[in-house]
Amino acid sequence: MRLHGTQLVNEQGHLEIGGCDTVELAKQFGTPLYIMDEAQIRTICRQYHSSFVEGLKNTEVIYASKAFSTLAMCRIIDEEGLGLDVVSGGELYTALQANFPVAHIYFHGNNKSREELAMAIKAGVGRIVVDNFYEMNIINELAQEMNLRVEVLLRVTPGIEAHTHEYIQTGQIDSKFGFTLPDGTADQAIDLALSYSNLVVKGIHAHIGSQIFELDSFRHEVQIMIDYMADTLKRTAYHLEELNLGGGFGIYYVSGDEPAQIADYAKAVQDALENACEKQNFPRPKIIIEPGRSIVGTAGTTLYTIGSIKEIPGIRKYVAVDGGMADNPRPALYQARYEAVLANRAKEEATETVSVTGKCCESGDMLIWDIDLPKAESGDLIAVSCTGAYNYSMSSNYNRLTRPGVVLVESGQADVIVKRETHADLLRNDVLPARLKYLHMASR
Ligand SMILES: Cc1ncc(COP(=O)(O)O)c(C=O)c1O
Ligand SMILES: N[C@@H](CCCC[NH3+])C(=O)O
Repeated sequence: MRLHGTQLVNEQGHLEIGGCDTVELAKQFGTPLYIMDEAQIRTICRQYHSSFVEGLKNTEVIYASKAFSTLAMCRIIDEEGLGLDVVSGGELYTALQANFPVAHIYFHGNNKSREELAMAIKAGVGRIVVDNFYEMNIINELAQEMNLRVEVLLRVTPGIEAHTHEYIQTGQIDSKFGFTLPDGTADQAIDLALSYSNLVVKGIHAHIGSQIFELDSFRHEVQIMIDYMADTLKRTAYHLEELNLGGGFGIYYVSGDEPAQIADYAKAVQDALENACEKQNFPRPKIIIEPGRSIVGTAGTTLYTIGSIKEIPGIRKYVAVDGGMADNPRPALYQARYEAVLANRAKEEATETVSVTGKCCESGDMLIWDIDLPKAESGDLIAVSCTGAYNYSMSSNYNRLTRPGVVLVESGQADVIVKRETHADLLRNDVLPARLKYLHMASR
């Protein structure tokens, strides 16, 4: 397994993260456990800040909190001087409860409810990214009722097929998101938004997909978007000042993944921007980018305990852990791949090929197919790396599994930032109607 951030193998042969021995973390907090490496999150935030915010000027980096949203994470992002992208009332509520500066919150989503929009407008979020005509009307109505002018970006679908898994492509024409650009729908959206006196159209947004390695996809996006901004100026005489390019920058998960450097990503955006603006004689807009995965992905490790082991001679050895698709649905959803190490025997050589499975009642509940490990025993700890993004945030209670806790590790200190769920938590919202209470008990 490649080590990331502050991960190292200590003298006892244990995996250590943020100066904390994972064997001790397992004893103290139990497994499964999400471990977040604070220094690694801050390092990446600072790379984004120096490459984009300081490097490019008039540029804002907003963290896409769908990747991992908790109060502590919102505080770290604020401390690092980045903005925040939220996509639901829940993510917005988390940000507000964390006292995140509201002017730096962007509100996204393809089906925001009236209640969510009202909450965002009342809170005074920096921008609402309008996805469709339905919500554009609602925003205008709410803004009229509140006697406000709301600053918005319009999300467009530029018609770019980014090189990534088809389930996480979002820029192609056949997408549920945004106003289609090539067929003229985006023009209609701009015209309508400009006719609404309670909306202020600041610019446009696109997000072409996630886990993208090829910088050309972003260059292409910049060129299409600037062409469109210039065309809009000619067509309507209205100047769109802001261009939000979305997120999507890919990270390392397994050998063969070769993400670019963040500095090269910034340079690609800048070069493409200069070319496109010069060609169109269009002034450089404010640039916003929205990385999610690349900020938290490599900072997360999930620690599990191995339980049952099943060998089918000549076919496969299944090593089962105390979590699975409920805490990490990505392998089942996207055939996502991960690396892992035996956290309590991390110095030992691999001697066999096994498949790591979860404890859910699904054959598809696989975390890793065919990984080389030292001969694993029940009770060993296994650490799966690069689980910081879209793991905790996509976890479920399937099979009534309790969600793992999350600890934030830094310089030898481990702080719980999300408590492990208990069985009582599972019943927190269950209600037993009176007519079902203890019925038939006597007769059984
Ligand atoms: C609108 C928008 N912005 C930003 C992101 C963050 O993407 P990523 O985590 O790939 O950087 C997403 C999710 O893919 C998104 O849908
Ligand atoms: N959730 C996805 C990425 C989609 C992000 C949201 N647009 C993943 O785990 O890879």
